[in-house]
Amino acid sequence: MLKIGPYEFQSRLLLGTGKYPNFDVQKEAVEVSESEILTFAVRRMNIFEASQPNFLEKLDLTRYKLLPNTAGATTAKEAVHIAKLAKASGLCDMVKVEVIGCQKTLLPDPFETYKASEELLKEGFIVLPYTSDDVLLAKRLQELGVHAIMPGASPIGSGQGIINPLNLSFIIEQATVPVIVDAGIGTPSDVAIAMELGADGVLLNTAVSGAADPVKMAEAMKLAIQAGRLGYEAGRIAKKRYATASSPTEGMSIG
Ligand SMILES: CC(=O)[C@@H](O)[C@H](O)COP(=O)(O)O
Repeated sequence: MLKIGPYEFQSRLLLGTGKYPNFDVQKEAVEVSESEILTFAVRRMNIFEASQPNFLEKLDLTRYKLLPNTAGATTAKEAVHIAKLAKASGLCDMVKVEVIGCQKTLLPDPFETYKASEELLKEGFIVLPYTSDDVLLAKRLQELGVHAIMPGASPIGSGQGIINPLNLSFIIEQATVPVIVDAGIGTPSDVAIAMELGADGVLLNTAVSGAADPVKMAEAMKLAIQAGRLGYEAGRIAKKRYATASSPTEGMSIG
């Protein structure tokens, strides 16, 4: 079970809702994934205008916990403003803090992310900051009181998978709050690796929405989460430099 702040979830897969070929595919992929937490960019929603088109309109939003994100913000001030808009419109009290520091790499600005998280915690939000895979930043943020850490596997939308498994494992090892690996996932095996490392969950979007068959990929991601988690819980064998026979012949008379 994944626990974030006061909320509990069976699924450890968090899904983004953008960039699907159409809303029917989006709906089917979301359903097949069995995700319980959906994230979306607040700036893309017509949150105060019910008459305007809404890119979540095909989804039965009562079935999901919504995780508005502050995509588009480049300063803490903007992120806080976006989060407050989302809360005021009744969307949710959880927020994914996303403050981009570089438009080319879309890497998050650590200073502004920290400031925004601090402010939003004071405002009573359930705060999930999206960060790079910086081990010390993750530690500082959890000391600040955030409810989960969301280190990136690699740049958003790059599909490069986990670039620095060592840093991720350090973040996981020291974690006192859930670690959700976020961004850059390309394949189910990337998801399985994150989960085998001990991540509490994975958030992804492009790998599913941009797949040739998003619905099939959503299912593959769901299974990868389950397989990776099971593998983690089962405990992997130690790596050895040299071979050890799988079928020992010691004590047996062969001949
Ligand atoms: C939807 C969302 O929150 C993205 O900003 C997120 O980081 C996912 O990234 P990918 O599209 O690389 O999975």
